[in-house]
Amino acid sequence: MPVSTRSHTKNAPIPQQQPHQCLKEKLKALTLLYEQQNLKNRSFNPPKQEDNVVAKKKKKLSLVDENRIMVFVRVRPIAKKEAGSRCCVRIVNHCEVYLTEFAAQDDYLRLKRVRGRHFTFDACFSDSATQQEVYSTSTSELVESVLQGKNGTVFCYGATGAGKTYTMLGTVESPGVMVLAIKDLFSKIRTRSCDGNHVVHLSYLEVYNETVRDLISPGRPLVLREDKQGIVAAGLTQYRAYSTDEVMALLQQGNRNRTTEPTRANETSSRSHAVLQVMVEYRVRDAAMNIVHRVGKLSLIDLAGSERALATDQRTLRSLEGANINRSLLALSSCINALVEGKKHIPYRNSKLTQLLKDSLGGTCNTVMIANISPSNLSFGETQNTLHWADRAKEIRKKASDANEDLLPVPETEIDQVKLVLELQKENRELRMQLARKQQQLLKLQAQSLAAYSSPTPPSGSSFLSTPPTSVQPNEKRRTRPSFLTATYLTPETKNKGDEITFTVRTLYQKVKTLESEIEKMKKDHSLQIKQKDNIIRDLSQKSGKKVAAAGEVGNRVVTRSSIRPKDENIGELKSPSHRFQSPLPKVKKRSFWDITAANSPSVAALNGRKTRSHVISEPTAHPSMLLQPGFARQKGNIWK
Ligand SMILES: Nc1ncnc2c1ncn2[C@@H]1O[C@H](COP(=O)(O)OP(=O)(O)OP(=O)(O)O)[C@@H](O)[C@H]1O
Repeated sequence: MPVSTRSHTKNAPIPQQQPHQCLKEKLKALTLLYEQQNLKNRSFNPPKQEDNVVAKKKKKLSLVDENRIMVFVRVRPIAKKEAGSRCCVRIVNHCEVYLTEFAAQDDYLRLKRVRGRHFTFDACFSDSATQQEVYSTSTSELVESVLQGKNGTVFCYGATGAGKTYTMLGTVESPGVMVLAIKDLFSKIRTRSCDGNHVVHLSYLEVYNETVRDLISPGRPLVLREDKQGIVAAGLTQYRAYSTDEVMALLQQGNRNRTTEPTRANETSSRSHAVLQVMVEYRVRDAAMNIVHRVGKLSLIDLAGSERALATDQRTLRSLEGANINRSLLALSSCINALVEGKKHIPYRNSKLTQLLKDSLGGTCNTVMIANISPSNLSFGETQNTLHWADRAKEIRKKASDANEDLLPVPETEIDQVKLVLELQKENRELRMQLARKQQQLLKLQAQSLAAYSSPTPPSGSSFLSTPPTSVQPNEKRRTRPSFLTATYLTPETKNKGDEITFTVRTLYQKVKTLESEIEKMKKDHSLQIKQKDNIIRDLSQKSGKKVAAAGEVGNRVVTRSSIRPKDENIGELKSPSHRFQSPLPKVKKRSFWDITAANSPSVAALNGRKTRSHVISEPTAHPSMLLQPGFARQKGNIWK
């Protein structure tokens, strides 16, 4: 590690840059040496064509190194409360970061002392890197491999407030890795939906104070178990998801249930580790009709922040949370150490977090670690710690990942079904073609008939239709048009059919005529009855005198039969077809329907004649629904008494 002391800096012309220059020169010399060696080796053993192909393939597979964890670093922008502090992190190039250790402000003797260390990762993101940039560099390939039946894990590691949740979840305006990965997954599934069936299941859990909880439907703590698929939380709800929006809604719901608390270091500090798991099942038939079944699992993990006790609150619950978070992260570091050192026993069981990460760290899973750091020298200790563990994690060698693929032979009965389906599909195709041909023929016929109908001299065979009755004219015209044309213009085979139709039309025409005469007769009867009634009314009004006489303007007013109906009980005999609409007696004040239905009720007086719908319903005399029908009370005859 380059260390520059005061004595050292005295002689140097540019004190702060010299150690780097020395390093650079050494690096250049080493690179030159390495290249010379490489050249020698190549000239000795010219590369085989096969090797070239493999190398090309590996290049195509790109960043994701199958045998180790991919490690990325992201620096967040300086926070408001860190304003005025010095920046101790510098992104040297796209995969190198330099951490500077400044001397303490009050250490006057070493004020100008500067120490630093270079760290190299798969990629480094500066504070201006976008969420999309982070996603496409670190995770998009993982999503692709999950669709091919492999397992993948992305987790963020870093101190509290370093930007883990921002990277994983993000905000509404700039969504993070979880959201972008799910969007990408569904869009990829949509483009591939034609070549197989994809089923997506989803679960979201948190590890809080060493207990595992379901975030989507919270309930009792869950127990972790190990089975063929790896570590599973027994009883964890698996949701079948059909669209990105649905997943987003579930994610939001889960985040609302997640334990977050304001601490001194971060206002919305995540006090738990959150694990979102997306299982993608894929089924397709190969050429031999076998079912190929692939299952890929993507785990997206937002870890709680590693922290010093002093950095957060000292309250009991907070300190207990902090202790548990630190414990699980310590367990994580011991696992990383054991894996790097190639030990046989890896202490996964030391915490729930490491149990959950067992597949991702030591299994056949493609794993991505994003180390989040703050640029401020106020968080130097945490940043150094994070970079140290990220650097260690880089060295973890893991087993090559295979696709979780099964070949399921198809049972005999299913083969029969498949054959049947294929036959039916063929038949269906043929029938469709036949239908299309028939439709074409029909169109031709229609065109011919239209042409014939518009011709100026219709043939004599259609004479009976030339003067159809006015009331049925449009319909008849429409109905008879094809028959008329069929009879005259179509081939001799269809002529018989045409005659049949002509006969039917004739009978229909006769029926219409009889119906019309009946209607005429009924109309006459009706008007006669009305005349009789009017006469009776006139007589009665003359007799009853004053009111009707006083209303000499009766002639000017609109007088309805109902408004001057006689008292006579015999009125019932004067039933007109509209007898149902008889009105109250002329002396009685004209009442509305509600008055009428209330007339019999004892409580009408109390209600001042006003009646509510509920009141009507409570009437015991008749069924409420009937009471609500206008005319019912009148049929009962109550108001006439
Ligand atoms: N790359 C970034 N760009 C802009 N703002 C960021 C970025 N990273 C983090 N922040 C902001 O910094 C603050 C702390 O970030 P965040 O909550 O993600 O930290 P954390 O590591 O998840 O903390 P904890 O472990 O306590 O939950 C938030 O207000 C967040 O919006």
